[in-house]
Amino acid sequence: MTATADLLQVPAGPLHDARTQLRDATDLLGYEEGVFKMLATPRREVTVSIPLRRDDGTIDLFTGHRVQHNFSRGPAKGGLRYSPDVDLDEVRALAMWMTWKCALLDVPYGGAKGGVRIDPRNYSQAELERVTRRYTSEISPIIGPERDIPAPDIGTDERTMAWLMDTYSVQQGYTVLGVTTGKPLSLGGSLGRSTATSRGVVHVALAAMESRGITPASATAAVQGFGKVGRYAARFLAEAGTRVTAVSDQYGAIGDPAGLDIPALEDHVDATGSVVGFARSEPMDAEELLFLEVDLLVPAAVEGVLRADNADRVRARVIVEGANGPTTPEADAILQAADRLVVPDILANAGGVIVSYFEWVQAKEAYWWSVDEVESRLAQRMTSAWERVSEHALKLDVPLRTAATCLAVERVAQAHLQRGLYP
Ligand SMILES: NC(=O)C1=CN([C@@H]2O[C@H](COP(=O)(O)OP(=O)(O)OC[C@H]3O[C@@H](n4cnc5c(N)ncnc54)[C@H](OP(=O)(O)O)[C@@H]3O)[C@@H](O)[C@H]2O)C=CC1
Ligand SMILES: O=C(O)CCC(=O)C(=O)O
Repeated sequence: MTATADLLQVPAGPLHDARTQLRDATDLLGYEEGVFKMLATPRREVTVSIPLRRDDGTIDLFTGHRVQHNFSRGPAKGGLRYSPDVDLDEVRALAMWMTWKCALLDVPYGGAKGGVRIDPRNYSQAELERVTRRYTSEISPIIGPERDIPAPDIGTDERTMAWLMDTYSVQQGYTVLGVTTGKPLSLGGSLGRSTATSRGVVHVALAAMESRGITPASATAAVQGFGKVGRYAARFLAEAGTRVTAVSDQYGAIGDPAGLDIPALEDHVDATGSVVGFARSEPMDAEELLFLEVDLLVPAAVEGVLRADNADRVRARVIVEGANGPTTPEADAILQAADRLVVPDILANAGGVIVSYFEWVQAKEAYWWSVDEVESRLAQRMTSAWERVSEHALKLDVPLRTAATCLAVERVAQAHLQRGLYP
């Protein structure tokens, strides 16, 4: 029998953080021990070996995972990550957060996540295609439009999803658009998906700033990460009139107290592959970006960047989690004591899975929505989720993360109860 203590005694890292957050929620909800154990443990995990014949003829071997945390409310759903830092515990945590995100936003899915331990920057497109096809073949018995639907995450993109969809479809003998989301528009992708996570981040960032009396036009912001989430978050914040004074990527950080010219910066990144070296900016220390005196901080890169050892240095009044798991529970407590408002990942970055859901629905209907339709439904869902979570936080007198996790966990537990999976 699994002991609760064992589930909480995993090494420091995302899984420890996710289980600690779950434990806080199940305690507050007054759930019995068994409910915590059930929800702390993934329903299914697959680990695969992926051999790759490199372009130079040598052979490399990678490890990949797909973790399906929960199916109680529908098929599992969640991104696929290519990163040298991928490990099974990280994927387990990310899968659990997907379950809460889908439940909180009431999209009819459980949670999953996948990962391959590879640095995609070191491989050609042809090599990445072979890795994706082999990984897809290996996990194909457990994915599908009614089972588990991958989408892009760190290091993957719409091209990866096209290869995944094609590999799965070839095995089935017909085109299965609904097996993934975040696909290219020409292959059943949805208008608005590529920018959806960032749009959602900015919807809640503006609402959160308003709740603290900060207007977008008077605000300053720093964004960590300039990939699929950070880049468009910076763009939409700038379009809302906010001065984005610093951004970063894996290569470093840049800043300009007067506000970076985001369209020009995007051109620079397209041309060079990094924010570093942008002419109209000063280089800065990448970690220092987290501690700038700004109104809004958007961590949009990786987990665990705000921790016990640095959270007391954060000066941003509002932190909106574009990334999954950027704040550890210890950092949460420090930020709460310092009256920083933290909008949790499962709310803040849910725009991506919302529009993934719209993409899946469109594939089922074989009927495509306009970008206005997609974006107005996205805005409506994000705004009402923000209102529900902030009201619940006020009612319970708890931080937004606790309120959001309680709402989500309650929904998932209810689904289990109603299905009769536990008495
Ligand atoms: N894509 C989506 O729809 C969603 C993504 N998320 C989450 O958002 C986060 C970012 O994902 P996404 O934008 O898709 O991924 P991308 O791979 O597109 O971008 C990641 C960005 O983070 C940068 N980065 C990576 N490591 C570091 C680091 N240690 N310090 C600073 N920057 C770093 C990368 O730098 P470089 O450009 O140099 O590689 C890149 O700019 C992840 O936590 C992901 O799980 C959440 C919901 C949906
Ligand atoms: O779009 C999706 O299905 C999942 C996106 C994702 O991985 C996430 O929200 O963390």
